[in-house]
Amino acid sequence: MTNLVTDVASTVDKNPEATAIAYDGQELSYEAFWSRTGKFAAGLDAAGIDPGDRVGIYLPNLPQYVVAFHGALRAGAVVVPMNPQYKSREIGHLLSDSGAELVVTLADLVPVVESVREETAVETVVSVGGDADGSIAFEEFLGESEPSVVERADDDVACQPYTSGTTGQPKGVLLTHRNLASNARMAADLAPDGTGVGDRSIGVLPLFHIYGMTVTMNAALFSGAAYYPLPEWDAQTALSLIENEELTIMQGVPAMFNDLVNQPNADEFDLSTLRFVNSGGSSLPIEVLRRFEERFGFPLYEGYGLTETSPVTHFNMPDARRVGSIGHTLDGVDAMIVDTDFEPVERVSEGPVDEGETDLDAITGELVVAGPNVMKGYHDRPAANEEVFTEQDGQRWFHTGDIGYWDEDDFFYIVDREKHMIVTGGYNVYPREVEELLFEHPDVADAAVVGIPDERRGETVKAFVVPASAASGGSSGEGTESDGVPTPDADVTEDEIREFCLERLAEYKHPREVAFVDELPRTTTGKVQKFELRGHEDGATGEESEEVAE
Ligand SMILES: Nc1ncnc2c1ncn2[C@@H]1O[C@H](COP(=O)(O)OP(=O)(O)OP(=O)(O)O)[C@@H](O)[C@H]1O
Repeated sequence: MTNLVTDVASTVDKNPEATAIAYDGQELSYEAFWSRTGKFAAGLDAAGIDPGDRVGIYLPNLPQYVVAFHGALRAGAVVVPMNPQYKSREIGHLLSDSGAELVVTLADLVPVVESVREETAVETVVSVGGDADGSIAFEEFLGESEPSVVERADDDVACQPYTSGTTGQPKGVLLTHRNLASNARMAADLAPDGTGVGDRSIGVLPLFHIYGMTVTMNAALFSGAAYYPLPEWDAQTALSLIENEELTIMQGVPAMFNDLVNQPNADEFDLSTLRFVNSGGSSLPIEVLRRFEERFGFPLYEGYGLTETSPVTHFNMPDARRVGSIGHTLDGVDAMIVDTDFEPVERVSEGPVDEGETDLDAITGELVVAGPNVMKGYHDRPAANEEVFTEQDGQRWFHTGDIGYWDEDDFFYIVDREKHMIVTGGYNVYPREVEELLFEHPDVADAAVVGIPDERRGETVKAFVVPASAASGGSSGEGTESDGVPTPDADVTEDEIREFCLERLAEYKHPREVAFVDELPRTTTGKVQKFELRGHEDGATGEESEEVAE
């Protein structure tokens, strides 16, 4: 049996006194955590939640999230994680699509649930952080008894996170007990000598997203480490927490590492206890990695995955890392780069290739993966399921929608998401290549590239740039260097950025348009909301757009 609940139960048996969750100066031992999950499961039972029923968790990263998540699994229910930034329209879709009968949320968010309740199957609302009309307070909801773990088959659904819907309505991803358990185990193995008792892991990644859920929370609880949730990302809070609590593990998204690099006082914190730091969720610009490692003096590893793969499929292991690559496939996972006929694309001898000098169409294809962490399918979406799976030689291959290549040393490289590709005047441009270059400019702190409509070329490449002077909160005129940290040039112009790219890229790839912005619109999981940037072009806002923000 491959089951996260029984795995965590055995960790509890082995380390009852170790800290499971630490938050706001309070610690919950494994024994106390487990007891609370039992009480939450008893509360579900009393509320009429049966195995297989959906339970929504609409909370920021808090200890109650962790208890509700594992308590629901213990009761055999299916967790539907929901972004606490979502408003009525988005929550209404998730609740009605999933059929959730119970929701755990912040007292402040109860009115959001109430506003859509009629169109959903929600019968019970449990509130955290105060009382709210129409809800039961979390502590009151907890039952007295501690039911044993409800048996579930490996292939039963355990969790139903939603995609962020960058290409339409968010889809529910059916992750089984096997999916959750196998990826928590794989993720726990990534750190040198594995994650274990004594490790302290910072929970800056949102728990409603699979990356924070599996790689931080579940990997920690699977292995006896302590999990330190933070309800929202703030670089200064994270730096203080790492120093004060002597944290050992950090998982983040590239935007967080970029943010840390741009903190003027980052060197004042002692981060020497961190032994394993890794990035995932979106591509890590090589320049951000370089700046991070130079500034902090320890390696930043990169992994890759999707919600549909629970998530990790590839990782640059500490003993086998190649910068610019997403690494090797994890043990037990299979991956290929295939062409449109599902034939494997020939590998390059050694990556990464110089994308400017290479005919990318000749070496790239779609990344497909198979293994115990690949989802059962999308909830109620037969057409989407048809599209994303290919059965071949007894394997069920999942199409990631990412364009990449592989090399003879088994390293994989992501060029970009297929749907982000810009077609300009008949040429294909992968935004990531242009973004990587923009990060090399000393006065660029953050950058994103999109295609905007153009009558003549179909699309034109446009760059949105956060100047370094804006990110560091000050300007200094001429770019200079002080204490090893470059001081940004506040007078950098759009023309200079355009010229910089034109000198280094084929003419058709360079951004014909450059716009300076104070910050990029990002999802809570750090992805740039490219539809928002494209929306700026025709005056539409993200809300008016067809697409739903994460
Ligand atoms: N290391 C990485 N390098 C490049 N891209 C990455 C990396 N890690 C994740 N990604 C990107 O993130 C995608 C998975 O993101 P996720 O599962 O969070 O979906 P989403 O973007 O939130 O939602 P949707 O599928 O609706 O767009 C991958 O397909 C890939 O494009």
